[in-house]
Amino acid sequence: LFKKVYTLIFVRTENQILLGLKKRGFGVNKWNGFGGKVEQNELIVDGAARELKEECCLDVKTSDLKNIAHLEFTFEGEPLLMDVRVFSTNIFEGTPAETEEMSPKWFNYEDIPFNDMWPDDRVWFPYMLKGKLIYGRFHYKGLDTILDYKIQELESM
Ligand SMILES: CN1CCN(c2cc(NC3CC3)nc(N)n2)CC1
Repeated sequence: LFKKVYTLIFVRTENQILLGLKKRGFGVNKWNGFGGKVEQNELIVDGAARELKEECCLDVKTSDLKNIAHLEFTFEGEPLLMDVRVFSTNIFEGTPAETEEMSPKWFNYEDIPFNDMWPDDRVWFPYMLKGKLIYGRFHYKGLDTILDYKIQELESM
């Protein structure tokens, strides 16, 4: 398998979480956090902050990003391992704005649109929303079916 590292950022307030509707590319028409590929010459946290700015115009300091999950995705019959580093922050500047990539929207925690998100989100979001640190791996068949998964709470990342 060949591993590719991606970022995923969630911006949270006491009552809401910021999600973006992906307008093109991988995961199009799904709500998700903000993120993308990590460039060769950048640290993962720098890549995360860069993608957040590019995708919804929000500014965060990398020192305010908390790494809260490490998710790995494999796909039946395919050599790719998606290594997704998930970050969260409640400190940010700016107002989320629509870009070519994403339409941002604040969601109350009880209204998260799981039917229009990746299937794995139903599994690991509850841990994130409870402030847990997790490692999770999900083995997919295609992009809609989880064949099996493992999730574990961590004391530290
Ligand atoms: C740049 N992006 C960040 C988010 N990411 C994923 C993937 C995912 N499941 C995998 C079956 C696809 N689930 C969530 N929530 N995010 C993929 C890469």
